[in-house]
Amino acid sequence: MSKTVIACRNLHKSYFQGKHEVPVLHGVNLALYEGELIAIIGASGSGKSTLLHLLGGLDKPTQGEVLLQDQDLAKVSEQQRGRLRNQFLGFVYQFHHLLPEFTAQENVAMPLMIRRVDKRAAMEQAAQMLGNVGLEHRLTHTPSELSGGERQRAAVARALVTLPACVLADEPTGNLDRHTAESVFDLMLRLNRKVNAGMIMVTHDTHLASRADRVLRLVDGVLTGQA
Ligand SMILES: Nc1ncnc2c1ncn2[C@@H]1O[C@H](COP(=O)(O)OP(=O)(O)OP(=O)(O)O)[C@@H](O)[C@H]1O
Repeated sequence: MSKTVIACRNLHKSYFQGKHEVPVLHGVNLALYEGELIAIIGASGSGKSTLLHLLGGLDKPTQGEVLLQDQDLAKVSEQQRGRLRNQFLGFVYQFHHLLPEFTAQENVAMPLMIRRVDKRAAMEQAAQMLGNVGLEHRLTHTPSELSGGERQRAAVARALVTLPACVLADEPTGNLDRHTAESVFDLMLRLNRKVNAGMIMVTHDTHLASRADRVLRLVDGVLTGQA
């Protein structure tokens, strides 16, 4: 039986605008298994990003729990939550969020250095991971010297360099043309298989979603089985 890397139970989230409650999630249940790729689709505003933020411990649910490697994120300190995030999670966003003043290699090495891997080893592992995403010839380029697709591949390398148990990706291909989106998706799929990371990917692209192990649709604040 595969191990669950991240799960949520009866997850509710409302935003408050003044006294006015805006409910977004109404009891979401989900379990992601090691090495599994789940695609989450749903209409704009249905709460997909909200769900990813809660799963990543970046925001708190109104009710319900998120378990990361069996630890309830609500029951640990802020510091511990940060450590769990750093240890087990990788994030990829629609916009790459690479730091502009650093090279691709330095950007990818950063999550390792935050984990106190020494600089030389971190830079070596970063170069290797950039090789895995086909950017071995772009190590010393800064983000502005990379194409959109290359930047997104560097962002994927940065998310995976720590060999996280789970990658949370919010429209990782949303900003790319069809061909580049397809190749970034292929790459994520390949790395997902290679490092056995579980992945949850929010996407508007139903064609790409159909290549995931499971496709879930967020409708009226709950996840439904099939698209
Ligand atoms: N910080 C916030 N305060 C108040 N309302 C918010 C906040 N963040 C999101 N919302 C609202 O919650 C709902 C869900 O937003 P969310 O970004 O999770 O949707 P989404 O499915 O990811 O949308 P999209 O596909 O357009 O990115 C929206 O109606 C949005 O306006």
